[in-house]
This record gives sequence, C-alpha cells and structure tokens, in this order.
Amino acid sequence: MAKREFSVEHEYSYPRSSPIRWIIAHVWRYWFLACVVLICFLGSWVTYSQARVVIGDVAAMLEVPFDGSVLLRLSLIILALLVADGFCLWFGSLAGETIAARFEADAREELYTSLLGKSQAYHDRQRVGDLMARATDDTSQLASMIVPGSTMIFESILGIVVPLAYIAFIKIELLLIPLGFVACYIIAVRRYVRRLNPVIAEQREQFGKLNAGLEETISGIEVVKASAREGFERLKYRRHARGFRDLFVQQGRIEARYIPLLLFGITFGLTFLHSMILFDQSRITIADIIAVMSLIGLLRFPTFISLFAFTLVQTGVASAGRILNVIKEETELDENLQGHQATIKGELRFDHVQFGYEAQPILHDVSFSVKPGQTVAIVGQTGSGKSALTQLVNRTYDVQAGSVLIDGIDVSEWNLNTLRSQISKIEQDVFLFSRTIGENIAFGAPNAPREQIIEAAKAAQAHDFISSFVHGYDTEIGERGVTLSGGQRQRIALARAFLSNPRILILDDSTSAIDSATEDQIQRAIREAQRGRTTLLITHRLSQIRWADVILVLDGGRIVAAGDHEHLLRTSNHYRRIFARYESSLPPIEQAVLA
Ligand SMILES: Nc1ncnc2c1ncn2[C@@H]1O[C@H](COP(=O)(O)OP(=O)(O)OP(=O)(O)O)[C@@H](O)[C@H]1O
Repeated sequence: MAKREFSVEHEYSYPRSSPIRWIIAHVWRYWFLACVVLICFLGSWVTYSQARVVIGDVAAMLEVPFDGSVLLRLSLIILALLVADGFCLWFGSLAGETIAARFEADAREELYTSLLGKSQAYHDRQRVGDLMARATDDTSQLASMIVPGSTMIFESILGIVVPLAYIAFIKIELLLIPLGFVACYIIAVRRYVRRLNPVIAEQREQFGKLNAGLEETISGIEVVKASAREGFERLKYRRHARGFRDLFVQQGRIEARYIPLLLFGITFGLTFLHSMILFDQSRITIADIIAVMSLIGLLRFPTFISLFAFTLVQTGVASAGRILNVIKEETELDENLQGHQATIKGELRFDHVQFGYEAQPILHDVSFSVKPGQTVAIVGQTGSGKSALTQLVNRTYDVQAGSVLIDGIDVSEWNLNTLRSQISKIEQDVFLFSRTIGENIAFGAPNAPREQIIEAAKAAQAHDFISSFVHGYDTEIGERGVTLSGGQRQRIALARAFLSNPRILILDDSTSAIDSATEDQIQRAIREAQRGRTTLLITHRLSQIRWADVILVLDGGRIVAAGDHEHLLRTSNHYRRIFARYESSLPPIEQAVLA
C-alpha cells in the first residue's frame, strides 16, 4: 500500500497496474449492470436482425397468392420483434448510462481522496490547473468512454457478428465477401487506433497545460493587470489553445483516412453480385436475396459509428492514464494510523536537524529544546529558514537527518492526525475558504457552537468588524477571502486557532498585517492564547520577541544564538544587529515605548 497522509475507511480498492485494468475493475464493480448491457444489446441485435429475416419471408410471399392470416401473423411477429428491440435498447442504454455516471463519480472520489492524502512536497510540485483538468475534464471523458464509447463498440461488434450469423444461416457461401470485409476491418481499426493513440494522449496533456496556464493567469490577475501584461498573457494562452486545436486537426486527418467506410460500399456491391450468381444457379430464393442484402445493410451503421467509438474509448484510456498517474504517484509522508496517540503536553526538541526542500539544503544541524508552555521567538534574515523550521513540527515536511521530538517522541512516530489536530499554524498569507465567516473560524472545530465561535472571534479582536457586516458571522467571503483586508483575514485565522485550542501554536508573521491600533489588543489576545501552550513565533514585532522565553537566532539555516532577550543583547552580535534593524523600522512613538 502506497504512503498517504489521509485515507477513508472501507475504501474500495482497484488494481492500478495499468489504465485498462483500472477501468475494467471500476466497471466490474457494477458487474450486474454490465451483464444487463451485454444481454440487452445482444437481444436488441438478435430481434432487429430476425425482423429483417421475417421481412424477407413476407416479401417472398407477396410474389405468389398469399394467405392473409399468415401475412397478419408475420406482420405481428415483425412488430413484436421491433418492440422487443426497442425495450432491449432502452434497458441496455439505461444500464450503460448508470455504469458511466457511477464510474465517473467513483474515479473523481478516488482522485480527490488521493489528492488529500498527498504530501505538501507533492503539491508544491503540481500545477493546480492541470490537476483541475484531471479532476474535471479527464474524469468526464471516462463516462463518455463507457457511454457512448464502449457501448457503441459493443454494438459495432454485435452489429457485425449477428447479421453475419444470420447470413450464414441463410447461405453460408454468402459469408465469403463479408468475412473478407471483417478481416480488412480489423486490420484497419488496429492501424487507426495505433495512429490515433499518441495524438489523443498529447491532446489530453495539452488540455492540462492550457488549463494550468488559464488558472495561473486568473489567480494572478491582479499582478497581470498591475504590470499591464494582458497582451503577453493573451498570446501565451493563444499559443496553448492553438496547440490544442492543431492536435484535433491531426486527429481529423487520421479519421478522414478511416478506410472501413469505403470497404463497406465495396462489400455491399460484391455481395449483391454474389447473390445474383447464386440466384442464377437457383441456389437461393428472392426472399434470401432480400434478407441477405437487408442484413448486409446493417453493417453500415457499426462501421460508421466505430470511428467515433474508438476515438472516445482511446480518449478515455488516455484520461484514465492521467488520473492514474496522479493516484499512483508516491508521496513522502504516511498517516501512520498505528502511531502514537496522546494529548500533547508541549515539550519540543530539535535534535541535529537537517532539512532541505529538494536537493537544496536549508537547515543545518539545528538543535534546541522548549519546555511545555514556553514561547519561542525565531528571528533571522529573510530566507534564513524560519518558516522551514516550523514546518517540521507538524510534519508538513519531514527532516532529512536528525529528529524533531514532541514530548520525547519523534514526530514521525505520532499518528499524523493526532499530531496535526493539536498543532495550529497561522501563516502570514492566510488562506480562507469561500464559505461563511463562521464556517471559516470553525474550520478546525466544525461542531463548535456559535457562542464558542463568537468567543474566539472576540479573543482575536475580530468580533467588532464581523458584527459590522449585515450578515455577521453568516457573511459569505469571496474565494481566498478576497473581500476581507489582510488584517481582517489574519484576525479570522487567529480566531480559528483560538477555537481549535491547540497544544502547540505556530504564528508565522501572523500579525504583520495588523495596524498598530489593533495590535495592542491583539498582542494581549495572543499572549492570552500563548498561556499554557507551547508557541513558536516568527515575528518582526519587537514587543513579541522581547517577551519570548527563548529566542532562536537563525542565520543561513543555522542557529547562531539562543537565549532570552537580555542574554542575547549581551552576547550575540547577530541578535543586536537584527534587533537594531527591527527597531529602526518602528515609528518613533513605539521606539520610545520600547526604550
Ligand atoms: N516550498 C519550497 N520549495 C523549495 N524551496 C523553498 C520552499 N519554500 C521556501 N523555500 C526556500 O527555502 C529557504 C528558506 O525559506 P523560509 O521560508 O523558511 O525562510 P524564512 O526565514 O521564513 O523567510 P521569510 O522571513 O522571508 O519568510 C528560502 O531560500 C526559500 O527560497
């Protein structure tokens, strides 16, 4: 079983060694419906072909004096056969559509669950638009592959085999030309599929690129507009769109060379000639000729639709490959279901930790320890690895060497859910979901009653501005919280952290967007929040740094000094330099307060 950070109980498991096996397993999950499709389509072709034979008999009877009652009986038989054909088609199509819709939904769910279980490092490498294309367009291609794609292929096969069986029954010699046609048909289809395959696969990839480019531009539309780069982005998109179009043109060219349609005309003509010869030799009757030519005519439809059917199936297989590539990709972390589960007390220790995102090393030999309930401020120049260090605590990433221990137990030995549910992190760039404010605050504690949500908002100094909105806590916020200011977003994130009541709190520059007037109140709220829980603080706010129990000074990914404020002012040049720089960026009034 591949590693993953999230899974659901009683998950249906599918073989994933190849797209075809994966598709068959998905369809086989609904084997009963698949059997209904097979039986109904078979029934449809048998009744439809049988009706042609009876029509031939009736036509022959019209040549000679006929018995009206026999004619009526045969006419009713034809009607019954055609009605039965209609019912078979109806049930078969219904069952096929049901399989297709379920397959699409199951594949979406499987892909989505797998994406939730991938590590942060995996998501860092992905282009969101391409993933979206796989989750939306590629999954819908799976449904089209079943209906009408596969059902049409199945119909094509039956639509060739059943009429040929009837012809064999009438006069086996008359199979000679149609069988030659079938042999050429199989060869032509194989060539067609082989040629089309790479074009379809490239089409799907190009669609992913097109979508990724679109997503990136729309997400960064503010930057595009501010830099007046609309023209450049338009040309980039047009280049992708034209690449996509060209692949369709290429597909059209391959389809235009699909030879079975031409072969069908030749087969029809030659079979008629063959029938005439046999009739001339008195070896078949007029009724036989009518029935045979009518049956041969049935081959036209399967020959024609197989062109689209194979394209649809190939597109589906290419899409399944793209979906499967995501699902199968190895991820770095595991949810460790059997891991340690306990309430975190809050002791944190880094022991000779080494870390880098890819090959590039970021943290070198980092060691420190924090007692439960202490506040650690991490300071250092930009890019020195402060955020990277905090990301190792909740296992957003794993260390490459050394260990991070919480309450004396390596974080990799903790049950991942237990660990993360007790650690709250507030980022500088707060992410909010396009839901109500209340739902955003309660994101980590979805069952929290409204009173607790309000209490948390009050503690984060967010209640007043939330109450000023017409719909208060039920105000829907735009995607990523765009309708709120940076400071408001950060206060909602603080409220979210207060509500989930974590044992370890990580504040990564989380008050940077809060103005000085609000800051005092928030400082108090944060200090309140820090009480009784271990807090890691990345901040440029001297007022917060000064009161930390431990200050870690990072430089180039190494801890160059550690201790409290007074100690560091006395002993560390690095700290003095950072402190002086932070101090000089303060307004005069705050400098006076700090002095
Ligand atoms: N997801 C990532 N993949 C690869 N490299 C990254 C990633 N995130 C950060 N880095 C690199 O890691 C280094 C440390 O980044 P980090 O964000 O930890 O620094 P920081 O000290 O928190 O900086 P700042 O104060 O500017 O937030 C930087 O050189 C950065 O370019």
